[in-house]
Amino acid sequence: MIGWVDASSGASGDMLLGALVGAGVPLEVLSAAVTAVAPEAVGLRTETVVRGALAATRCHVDVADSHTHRTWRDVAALLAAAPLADEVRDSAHATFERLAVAEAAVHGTTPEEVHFHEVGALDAIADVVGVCAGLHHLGLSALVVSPVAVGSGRVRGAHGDLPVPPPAVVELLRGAPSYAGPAGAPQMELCTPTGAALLVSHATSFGAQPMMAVATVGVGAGGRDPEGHANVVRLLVGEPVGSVPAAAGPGGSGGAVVLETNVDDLDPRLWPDVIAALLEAGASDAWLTPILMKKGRPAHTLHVLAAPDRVDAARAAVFRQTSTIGVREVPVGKTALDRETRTVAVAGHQITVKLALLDGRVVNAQPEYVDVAHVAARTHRPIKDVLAEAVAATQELL
Ligand SMILES: O=C([S-])c1cc(C(=O)S)c[n+]([C@@H]2O[C@H](COP(=O)(O)O)[C@@H](O)[C@H]2O)c1
Ligand code: NI
Repeated sequence: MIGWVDASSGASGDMLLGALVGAGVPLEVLSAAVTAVAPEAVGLRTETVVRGALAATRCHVDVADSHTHRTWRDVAALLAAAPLADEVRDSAHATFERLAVAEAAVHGTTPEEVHFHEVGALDAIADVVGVCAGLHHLGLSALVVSPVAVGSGRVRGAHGDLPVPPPAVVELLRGAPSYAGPAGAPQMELCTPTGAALLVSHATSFGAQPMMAVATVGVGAGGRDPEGHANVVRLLVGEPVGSVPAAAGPGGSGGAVVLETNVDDLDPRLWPDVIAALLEAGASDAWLTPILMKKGRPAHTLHVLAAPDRVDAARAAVFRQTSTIGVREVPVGKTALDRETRTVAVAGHQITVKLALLDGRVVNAQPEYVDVAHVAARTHRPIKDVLAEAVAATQELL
């Protein structure tokens, strides 16, 4: 399945949450991920509202702490400690990393020193983690995002009075198509930094709706309801028809890139952390091959697989984390099976199951290990028993 985000009225975190629920993601999938991260109670609830002439889903994030400023390091620590599926943790981390890099660029500091203002508060963290969990649940093989409407005028926040688009949004949308918004749109902020970070973190390309057979539509409502303007973001989910545009986002063409370098003078104890740092920098995969170099010297070839829009970050991580002074890069074709996710119930608890499909037929079904371990802990049963039960329940999906 693929997705298309209609951002012709911008996007914010809670709007995207509403669109995901409207597109069929169970609210408990979002709530479970948010609860796993939040150090205190966070409630997600939805209601159907009308924006302009459109029925839409408004998602409320109810949390006591909505003004604590956190640093990027604080947020990274919350994500690292949370019992989350790796893909959800990684995409939430990458989203906040983009926010930290943008915020640092705008304010002339470093990502490590960045103090998140609104986006560091728990409700914003819930937005990011919930959206990442919802998109992971959909298991889309591609997400095309329309040109992003950013709005106009001024906005007041923790930074005081800011022009619209806010500086962080301008920074985050570098390389992505954006514009003030449709003719007649009210003077307001349409895309927030959290919305922009989530869009660019997950877009595989930007453009008009691709040829697709739409199966579900989610319409996420913004908090404001200006006269004569439907303040919504739409998420269309369906089967692709023909070819989906290659990744034309900030990172360029489709496919992937393999970066390689031979290293013979790095303390071997460092390699596990090098691999971890590359994955954290957004690489799709990283691995080592032992080799013998000139003079019979033992060494390793470091291989890094990266999507086009992650190559810069992966390359920088290779240079920062190893002793190499040169990296070769090979564009490669990459074929990935369509992915979908479902949930199965074991002992009354939801377990996400990742499905891989070839020509529309399920060829692989894998229960999410983090969920299995979570249910085993909650029910005081061996993980292997819960896993066996989840696999058995999955058979009914095939
Ligand atoms: O919280 C941060 S880092 C922040 C940075 C900026 C800059 O442009 S710099 C602007 N804002 C404003 O805060 C609110 C809420 O943003 P969310 O992303 O949390 O929805 C919004 O008006 C932003 O323009 C926040
Ligand atoms: Ni700022």
